[in-house]
Amino acid sequence: MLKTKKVLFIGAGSMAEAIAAGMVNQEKLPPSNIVMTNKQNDQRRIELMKNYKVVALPYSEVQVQEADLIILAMKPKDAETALIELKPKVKADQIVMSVLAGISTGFMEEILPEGQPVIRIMPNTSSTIGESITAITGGQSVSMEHIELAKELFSAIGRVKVIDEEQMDVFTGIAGSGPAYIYYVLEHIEKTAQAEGFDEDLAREIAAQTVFGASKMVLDTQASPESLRKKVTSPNGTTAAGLKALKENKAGQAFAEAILSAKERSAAIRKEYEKVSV
Ligand SMILES: NC(=O)C1=CN([C@@H]2O[C@H](COP(=O)(O)OP(=O)(O)OC[C@H]3O[C@@H](n4cnc5c(N)ncnc54)[C@H](OP(=O)(O)O)[C@@H]3O)[C@@H](O)[C@H]2O)C=CC1
Ligand SMILES: O=C(O)[C@@H]1CCC=N1
Repeated sequence: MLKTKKVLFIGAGSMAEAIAAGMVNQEKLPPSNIVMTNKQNDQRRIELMKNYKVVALPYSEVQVQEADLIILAMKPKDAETALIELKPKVKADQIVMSVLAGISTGFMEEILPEGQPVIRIMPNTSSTIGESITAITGGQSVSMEHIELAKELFSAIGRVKVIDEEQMDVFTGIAGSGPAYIYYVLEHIEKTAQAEGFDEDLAREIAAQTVFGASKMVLDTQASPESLRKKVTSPNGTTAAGLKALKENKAGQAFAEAILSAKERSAAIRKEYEKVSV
């Protein structure tokens, strides 16, 4: 069913690229069924066409009505303008999806024609390699079929969970922004390994495989991180010494604060940009 759908990305930045790349790389959708448009950056469209063989057009040349699914992927500050631009072009049966942090289904519904099916989505950039964890939540006019279609589409780029809209801000703090926290951890492991004499490539591989292996253990064995941690930690051994330093430096609390700060920012973005000014 998915293979015949036409997807239009409005916004062609990092996130749109990660999703489109995932769909193309995982062969879930022929590249010719993916149309990408942006505001002004011609070079960017050329790059996307070259790298993924998708169709990338200036907005003025896009036949919006030909798309089955429209994915909004601009910055939240541009949401209002983009929705106002889209309103006269959209057909009643087109599903309008948004990956914008903070922006609610209610705001989209307020601007788009009455009864338009809208879905809010929060993927992450691991979409590129089919390893996102993506949350979806539907608006007022969304049917089970619409949700199933969104699930099918986004399962092309990783795992998909349907959640309540109230959970979207914290989900964004955990999984939307989460890859950046892990990259930050990797940067620090890598830096330390280099300082201790490993060359850059080896330092990177050691750090990334360690994080990857630990994550895969949790997913594959379904054991709790706590129980797996205990198995690594010998009494009075090296790990106990390492964990003591993490606790003394409040590393656990730092992660909790990162998630909650991102959650708060998601809610603040909504306040800041959900103002219909025209
Ligand atoms: N990056 C991430 O990890 C994640 C991002 N998101 C969300 O994805 C969205 C996009 O983020 P990201 O890809 O990083 O942003 P980028 O800045 O990389 O890309 C934004 C894109 O939107 C285009 N654009 C802006 N206004 C319009 C408009 N009115 N009509 C058409 N296109 C428009 C820009 O075009 P031009 O360049 O020509 O100006 C650009 O292609 C954000 O809302 C973010 O919250 C969600 C999950 C993860
Ligand atoms: O930083 C941001 O606002 C976006 C949303 C989630 C990841 N990147």
